[in-house]
Amino acid sequence: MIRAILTDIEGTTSSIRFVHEVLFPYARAHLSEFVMTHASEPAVAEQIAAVQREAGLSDEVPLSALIDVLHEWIDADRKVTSLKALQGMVWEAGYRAGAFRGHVYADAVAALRAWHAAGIALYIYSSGSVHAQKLMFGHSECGDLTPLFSGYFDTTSGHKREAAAYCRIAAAIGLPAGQILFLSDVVEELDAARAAGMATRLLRRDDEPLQDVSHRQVADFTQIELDA
Ligand SMILES: CSCCC(=O)C(=O)COP(=O)(O)O
Ligand SMILES: [Mg+2]
Repeated sequence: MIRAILTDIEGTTSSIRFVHEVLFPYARAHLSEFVMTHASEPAVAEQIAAVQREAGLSDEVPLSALIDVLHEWIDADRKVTSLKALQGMVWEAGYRAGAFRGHVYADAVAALRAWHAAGIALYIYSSGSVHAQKLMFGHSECGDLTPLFSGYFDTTSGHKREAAAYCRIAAAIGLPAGQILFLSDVVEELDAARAAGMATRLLRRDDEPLQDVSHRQVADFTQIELDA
């Protein structure tokens, strides 16, 4: 019996285009000024130090070189925890200024509301930082959706393609993995969740063809049946 749903964001609750054509370009355009302006603040300094470690940069290297690295990581869609944390801080200003609102598919909003009303606990697991996740659902095109969620997980719980991350998340949720359904558009993520014991559904949005995989496949959230 499914008692909790854990969902990916990009390509699952929300469009890949929104992430790649709105969020990532905004972060790329504003990251340099943000880092230069806030580098001495503890939360930013902590992430700068993490970038230096991850990139193997000496702390003598100027911030401009570190920003070049961050731009390379954005362009390569690297899911590095420190980059994701900094992106979230930059997006906060964008959401607050009304530069954009979080995209969530209408079918996802309706299903999430129905599951929440039915007592199913809802959780997010994304490479985007927990802060970025809360911003996206808090400033969504459908208003503040954060009351629907019982918790959020990011790469500080582990990489999305590693089974250990899903074991940690199940322990944090406090349910056996078999009672948790994980939703994603990425087969490797579903493989990892299944290896940890979770139930899975593969989202194939935008008329993506059926894939030759053993995960059950749905075109959107209306096709997700929890009892079947
Ligand atoms: C919190 S919205 C930003 C999503 C993001 O930064 C990202 O890299 C998407 O990763 P996902 O794990 O949701 O595919
Ligand atoms: Mg995804």
